[in-house]
Amino acid sequence: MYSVPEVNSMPDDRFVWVFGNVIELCEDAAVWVKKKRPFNRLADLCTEFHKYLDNLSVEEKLVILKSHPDLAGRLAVLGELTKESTEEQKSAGLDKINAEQKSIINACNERYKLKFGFPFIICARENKVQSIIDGLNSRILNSRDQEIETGINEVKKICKLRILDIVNEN
Ligand SMILES: NC(=O)N[C@H]1NC(=O)NC1=O
Repeated sequence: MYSVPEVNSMPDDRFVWVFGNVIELCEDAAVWVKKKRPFNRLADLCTEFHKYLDNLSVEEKLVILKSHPDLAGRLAVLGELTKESTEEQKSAGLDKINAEQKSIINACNERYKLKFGFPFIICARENKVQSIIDGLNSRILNSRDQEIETGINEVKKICKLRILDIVNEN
């Protein structure tokens, strides 16, 4: 864990290495946020990552959404998730689902992708298997614009929890 002063004095390349996956597979976010140093508080660091997301065009937001792996999907089965995503999926209990739950989630993920053209994203650490299935069933009813916004808001929650694993306030 790093303190905020340590984050402020990190060499640029180390900052990008340390924060390069707080938004899944998006080193560009870390490259942008590193220029906003120094931070007074941990919350300010989170805010800058969130601002990075808010400043993106719709097309760029779609790239971010599409960089996320499906929950309980093919990459999870193959063990090819990022280490962060592996832990998040585990925390929701997705590593222990039965065959029926897996086929429900997979079918709902496919239906969602077919409708919207990007994967269903939810902050796994704030959910369990049933609330994820419920989310898949309710959010499919939304418009594409609503889901781009909701997906990016979930990316923000994931991002904040990943930062809290790296930095402490004091
Ligand atoms: N599809 C999806 O929501 N994936 C993400 N959710 C999460 O908490 N970690 C992820 O990789």
